[in-house]
Amino acid sequence: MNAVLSRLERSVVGDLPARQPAARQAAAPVARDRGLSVTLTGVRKSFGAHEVLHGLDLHVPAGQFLAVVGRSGGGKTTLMRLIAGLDAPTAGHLRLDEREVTGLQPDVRLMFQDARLVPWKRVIDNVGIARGLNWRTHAEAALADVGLATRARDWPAVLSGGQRQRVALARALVSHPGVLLLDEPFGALDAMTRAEMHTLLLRIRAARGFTALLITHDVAEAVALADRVIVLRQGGISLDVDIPQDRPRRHGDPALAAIEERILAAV
Ligand SMILES: Nc1ncnc2c1ncn2[C@@H]1O[C@H](COP(=O)(O)OP(=O)(O)OP(=O)(O)O)[C@@H](O)[C@H]1O
Repeated sequence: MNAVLSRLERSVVGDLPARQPAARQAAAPVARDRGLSVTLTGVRKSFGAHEVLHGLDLHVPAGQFLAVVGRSGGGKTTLMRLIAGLDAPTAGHLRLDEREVTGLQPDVRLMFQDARLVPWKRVIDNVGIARGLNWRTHAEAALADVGLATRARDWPAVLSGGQRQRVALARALVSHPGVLLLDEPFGALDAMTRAEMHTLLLRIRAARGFTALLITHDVAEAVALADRVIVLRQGGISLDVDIPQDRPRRHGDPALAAIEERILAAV
């Protein structure tokens, strides 16, 4: 199956954990994933003469929820692509735990603003698109996690935008990734659906324990969800701020509003 998937598709859908040897499958936790740390040391990325990232140093501890904000063109997606191994840095080092990132990373999954579902595959087949032994069990569990257990046999066309994003989230989670990269995943949703997706993501992350990196233009979203926010500006990190408040966070909390102000000043 993987032979007919493009490189990008494989980075999105990956291999199911069932492709591991049987002994590792039996030992692998079903509900909780092992978050991986992400470490960048002096990472530079150029496209021709245009240097987009000017030597980034960043350590994201295992299990942390990091939000990345910044102006359009600031290099946020470029950073995600490097972490996923879709692109290589021009200089510097990128590690997942102690392992150098060279090429596509099976432990890293991506979710985008558009769900990128295959229209001629039913929901369950979109979630388990990479197949592998036992794929259906993993896909059904991921669908249950996102609240769509009863929609497994539906076609993508009959789903709402929010439901499609839930399927995309299930597809990203089905292989139990150590790192989930979220590139503006809620940007096209209405406010209510967006709020529901926030709650869902926080609940699933608390249960599973993966490391999450969220790109967003919405500073309020970053502050509502993340443990920490960085601002990417002109190829460097202009602000790196922890958000220690408990969740759920109250909109209008003065401490959060003050952090939002600092972020907006640094963008
Ligand atoms: N494959 C590429 N070839 C040439 N230039 C590129 C390539 N990918 C990105 N760039 C350039 O790198 C810069 C950063 O792009 P990137 O997509 O990382 O920004 P971003 O912060 O994610 O922007 P946005 O918020 O609009 O999505 C831009 O100037 C973009 O044109």
